[in-house]
Formats: sequence, C-alpha cells, structure tokens
Amino acid sequence: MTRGGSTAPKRAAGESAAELVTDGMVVGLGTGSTAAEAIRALGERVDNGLAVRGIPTSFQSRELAREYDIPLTSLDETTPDIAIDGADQVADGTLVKGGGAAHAREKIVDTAADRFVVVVDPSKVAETLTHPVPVEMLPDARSTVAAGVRGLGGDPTLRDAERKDGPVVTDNGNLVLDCDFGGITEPDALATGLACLPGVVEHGLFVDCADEIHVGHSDGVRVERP
Ligand SMILES: O=C(CO)[C@H](O)[C@H](O)COP(=O)(O)O
Repeated sequence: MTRGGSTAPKRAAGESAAELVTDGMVVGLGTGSTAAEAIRALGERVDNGLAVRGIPTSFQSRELAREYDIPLTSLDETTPDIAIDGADQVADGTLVKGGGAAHAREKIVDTAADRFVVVVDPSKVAETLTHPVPVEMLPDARSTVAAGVRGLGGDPTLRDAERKDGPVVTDNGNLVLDCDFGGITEPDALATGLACLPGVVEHGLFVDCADEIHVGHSDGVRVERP
C-alpha cells in the first residue's frame, strides 16, 4: 500500500523516469506514491522482456516490486545504475524526504546510484524548503535528539500514525521526529548539524544528491538538472 493516490502528474513523472532504464540495469526503487508509479511502469516493461534488478528502499517498495515480478538484489551484491525516488519538497535541487519514514534506506540507495532521478508532481516544487525535516533516531535518543533539534532552531514533533497507538516505528525499528525549521536558508549547515546529534540515524535533507528532477504535469514532464 502507498500513501497518497495515483494522479496523472505522478504517473507522468514515474513513467518518464522508468523510461531511462535500459536492459541489464540495477535500479534503486524509491518509496511513496510517485516512486510507486515508476515501479509499476518498470514492472510493465519487465513483463515485456526488460531484464533489470531492483534494490528496494523500504518494505513498501520491496512488496510492490515483488507484485510486479521485478527481480531483487541488494547493495551487498552491487550498486544501482540509477535510482528513482520521490520527495516531499524540492527547492533549488535540495530535497526533503522521509514522508514514508524510509529516508535512511532511501539515502543509502539513492546516493549509491550512478544517477539519482527524483519524481514529483508540481505541488512539491518550492522556492524555499519549508517542509518539516524527518529525523530518524534510536528510540533511547528521543528526548536528547528533540533537545538538539530545538538547539538548531527547530520545533520537533514525534511522528504518530493516525490509526495506531504509539509512535511510528520505521523499517529499522526506530522513531521519527518531524522537525519544523520554518524556511530553510542554509540546508547544508542544517544537514551537518542534524547528522552530528548523537542518536540520529538519518535525516531527510538530501543536499547535492539529485541528478535530475522529473516534474510531472497533466500535459507532460519537465526535467530539471540542478
Ligand atoms: O521520502 C519518501 C518516503 O520516505 C517519499 O518519496 C516522499 O514522502 C514522497 O512521497 P509521495 O510521492 O507519496 O508524495
């Protein structure tokens, strides 16, 4: 199951990115409803004879890849030629990711790829990053990381699932703080500050990672190269 529904812009972005995949490639499979469109499009090409192997970034993308009979491999075996993943917000080539709490594995797979292609609809594109930054942390570090985030000027909220008692637990067994920094003017410095907090596993700021951003519209796709 994916958060968010399928829309024509998401589908267009996903299909545009999936078209970049050629025979024999290893593909990083992102998480979320837009990345799911790319996985579906790739699955259809696999059904028509394309030979690829996928490296999933989450339980969700692994299940979807299996549903579409996309053979899987891992970073222990190889690295991706291309990774295709969504984002919660994009400004000037920098991303906020982690709406699905998968940003730790996403960052590992996406940055290991030769080419990282981001797929979004126009609602994700902004002048300045204002989306809260997800921070995955070890459960024991919940209070100290929250204090550290406040020290960096952020307002942390423990992520809670709506239909579940207790906090969201990531695929890695950790917790997530959504940290509101208002407008982020220096993402590089913030990324370093967050990464240095003891107990932080990974944060959702992706600075200097994306090679291409495919923005789907109802009448086509615009490709940006940061
Ligand atoms: O970072 C992510 C998951 O951790 C997703 O890529 C991000 O939340 C975008 O999802 P969607 O395409 O459903 O809006």
